[in-house]
Amino acid sequence: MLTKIETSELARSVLAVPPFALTPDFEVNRDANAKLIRHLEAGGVSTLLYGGNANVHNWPVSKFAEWLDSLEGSVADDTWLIPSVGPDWGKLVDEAAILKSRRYPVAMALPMIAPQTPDGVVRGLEDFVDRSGVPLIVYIKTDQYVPAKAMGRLVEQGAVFGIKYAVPRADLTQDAYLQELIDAVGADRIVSGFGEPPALPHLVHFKLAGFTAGCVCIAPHLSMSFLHALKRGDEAEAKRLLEVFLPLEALRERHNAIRVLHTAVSLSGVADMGPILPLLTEADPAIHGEIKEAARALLAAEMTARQQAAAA
Ligand SMILES: N[C@@H](CC=O)C(=O)O
Repeated sequence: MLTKIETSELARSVLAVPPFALTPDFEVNRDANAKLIRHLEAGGVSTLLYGGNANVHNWPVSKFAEWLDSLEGSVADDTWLIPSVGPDWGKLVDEAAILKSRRYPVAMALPMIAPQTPDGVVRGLEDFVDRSGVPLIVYIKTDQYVPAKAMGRLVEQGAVFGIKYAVPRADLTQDAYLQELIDAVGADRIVSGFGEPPALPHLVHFKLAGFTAGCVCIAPHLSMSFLHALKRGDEAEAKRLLEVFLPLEALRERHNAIRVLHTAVSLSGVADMGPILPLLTEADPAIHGEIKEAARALLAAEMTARQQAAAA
């Protein structure tokens, strides 16, 4: 696991946001998580962010140390592994005490929906970093979650490393808050935060450093090719590559992104994720056929692309 990180790491790899594999009695399934990690690393992904898709919101703090250590023990030496903390202040305090004694260079603060105020969020983030010594990626899902000026100050202080930006807009190229954040901290510290489709306008229009995604867990080589096409300004190739992700993304959008991804990784055959923790439930069995078809088609495209790259 990488223990020292430069800002440029945000652009080096897609930030994969994997589901987390459990045994039927909700224990860590180390082998299945390792299998998914090997698949991602073999496809060229070197950054793994365990957050929303891993249902970290619902993971008990009493098992946070075990969770961290099982992941750290499963990644390659040059993989950047980012655990999530929060979202509420109580979890931030308890998790800061655990992270303090570990080697993770950065953690991500999950977004708090309520009860919170922007100034209260800033206070909580600063408090976490004071307690743990670990700087944060801040996950922003709502407009003005943290005022841009405060974010600039937190970056200058070294408390904030970067931003995962996932505020939905009718037109993603029109976003005054995102522009304020870029002006305050620089586009090189911000990644688009909700999958391959929004990454296209975010990287083309705002020149964000990179993006986080869930479908990358099935098709890492293709998602990395999509990132590279965006970074070199080849919008036509990026649009072509994006097409292959759209059927599974459409199911995720329609039926819940986290639940569908969890089931899709299992049904694709990449690794068996097992059950999903309460307060979530697995995707409805009635749509398993559709998920399986989309997930297997995506995996087949991935393996073909890998073979073509190896032969070239
Ligand atoms: N929610 C996005 C990116 C992760 O945060 C996805 O799952 O594609």
